[in-house]
Amino acid sequence: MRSLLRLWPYARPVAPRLFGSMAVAVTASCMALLIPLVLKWTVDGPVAHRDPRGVWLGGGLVLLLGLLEAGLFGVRRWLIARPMAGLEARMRADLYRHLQRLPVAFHDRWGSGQLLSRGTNDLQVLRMFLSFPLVFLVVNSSTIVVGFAILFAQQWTLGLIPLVPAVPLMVLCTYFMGRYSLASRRAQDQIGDLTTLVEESVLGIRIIKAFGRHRSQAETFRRAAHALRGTELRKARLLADVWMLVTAVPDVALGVALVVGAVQVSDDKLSAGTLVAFLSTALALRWPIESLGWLLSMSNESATAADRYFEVMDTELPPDHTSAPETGGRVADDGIRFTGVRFRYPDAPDGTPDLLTGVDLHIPTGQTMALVGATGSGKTSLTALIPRLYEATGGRITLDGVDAARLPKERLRAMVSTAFEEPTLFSASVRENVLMGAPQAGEAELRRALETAQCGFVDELPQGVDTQVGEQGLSLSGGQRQRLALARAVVGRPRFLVLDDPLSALDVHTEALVEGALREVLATTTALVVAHRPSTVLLADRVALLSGGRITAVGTHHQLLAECLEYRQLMSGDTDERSAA
Ligand SMILES: Nc1ncnc2c1ncn2[C@@H]1O[C@H](COP(=O)(O)OP(=O)(O)OP(=O)(O)O)[C@@H](O)[C@H]1O
Repeated sequence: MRSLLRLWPYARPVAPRLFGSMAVAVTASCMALLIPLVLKWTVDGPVAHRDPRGVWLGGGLVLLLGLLEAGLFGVRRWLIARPMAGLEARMRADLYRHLQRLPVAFHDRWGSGQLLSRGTNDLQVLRMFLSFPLVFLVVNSSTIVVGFAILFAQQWTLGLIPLVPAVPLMVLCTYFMGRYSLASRRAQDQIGDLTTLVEESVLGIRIIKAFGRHRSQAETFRRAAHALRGTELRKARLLADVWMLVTAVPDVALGVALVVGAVQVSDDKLSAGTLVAFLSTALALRWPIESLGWLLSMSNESATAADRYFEVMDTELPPDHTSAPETGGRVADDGIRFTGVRFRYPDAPDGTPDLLTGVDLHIPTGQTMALVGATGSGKTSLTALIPRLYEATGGRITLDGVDAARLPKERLRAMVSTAFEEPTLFSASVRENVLMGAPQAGEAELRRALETAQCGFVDELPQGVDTQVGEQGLSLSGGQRQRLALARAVVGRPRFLVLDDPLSALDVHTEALVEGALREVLATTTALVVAHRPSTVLLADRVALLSGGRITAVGTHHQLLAECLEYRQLMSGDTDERSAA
């Protein structure tokens, strides 16, 4: 109940229609309960007195009530369908917005399939719940109360017979529903895991094929699907038990009532019409009672879906200092400054030492610093701290004297532009992909960025810069993707530029061309460039060596080559080490 009540803020705007549809459905259901009363009148009146006109009238009334019931149920559906689709869309939009704002550390922790299934399957279950089980739980409960009132009004002793088993039935149902709820949570989590598996194998299809892993991958999928099947079967068994109870017990009670009623009619203690009315009311109550088990199981699944939805929505966003004062004051043109910066990944196992243990580094304005270090030394992690994709666990990073931790993220990310080693393109045109780096930039800036990144190949694409690329577009080579990602990073002429080995996928010739053009961009910005090759290092004014979580040496390439053994080894053994890694 608590989980489902959390849906109220979403349901509130559509409450008039929701409650309206409930009222209409309750009225429709009560129409059905009037039919036995018309039958009683017909049997005890026109049938007993052999009055054909009265029988026709009774029949006509029953038909009219039936038509009214059907019409009202149609109105209910009309009332509820559109607002519920809107509600689902609103919840999905909220989830998407929240996922976009959650930190990278959250996405590292959660399987993408889990998030996908929450945004699709679970939300569908919730929409269904609000438009169907919720309404019918109310409708059926009201019908049962009104129905029992009618039964008691007919003959209270007979009315007691179906009421007696209700209490044990409720206790048993509660017991089964508790167990069903656990199974239902497990099934929904397993659907999430299965979605992750499918997603990964679609994205990694080349690797799976290249390594001939399709059989083992299929086996992993089969095992996960089998586990889900087991849970679904368990759910079905539990449901069958509940179903059996709610069907069998009222039927037995109805049988007993029939025998007792028939004896009373033969003893002239009860009119035949009353017995007919009693039995047909009891029969009309069969569906509302029987469907309770099913409605409760759907409500249970919906509660689980709500729990899973709010599990993501409740994950708090890290504070953003939109209104915090910018302490430290702006020292014009101080560049990027790391002071005692420490960092460990939030999901790093306990006991592992910090990845960065006190980084001190200053990149003066307009200079380019290359960052060099052994593989796994934390270069990428260090660069991710500047746009605050991860939060440093200690120390300070300042940009022109302003503490990055106290800058609103939106401002920070407008100042800092990044290109990652793994270039990601979205299913959009080349233009849209590049202008992501500066949405307000015009055609001239777009062209200049494409030129800097040596993206001449764009003009040979079928629709030039308007060609769709990314997952659902044209496939580009690794080097082409990397160059577009570089264009995206430089298009807005950012004050600070962070490049994580941006030229790793280029051939020597293209690399030289990009470097030539990049030098112009780098001359006007303050940049940190992760470098593995001497050619990339030569783009920079100076080089910093990251080792053991600290910067152990800073100098020009030639200085470090002459003075630092580790640097010399890294630069000369570069190729071997990287291929070994
Ligand atoms: N999201 C993460 N969660 C936990 N640990 C991580 C995460 N990403 C990276 N690491 C760990 O942090 C360490 C440093 O990784 P990082 O990618 O910063 O190294 P790098 O110096 O850039 O390496 P390379 O030169 O191979 O690109 C590695 O040991 C890695 O396993």
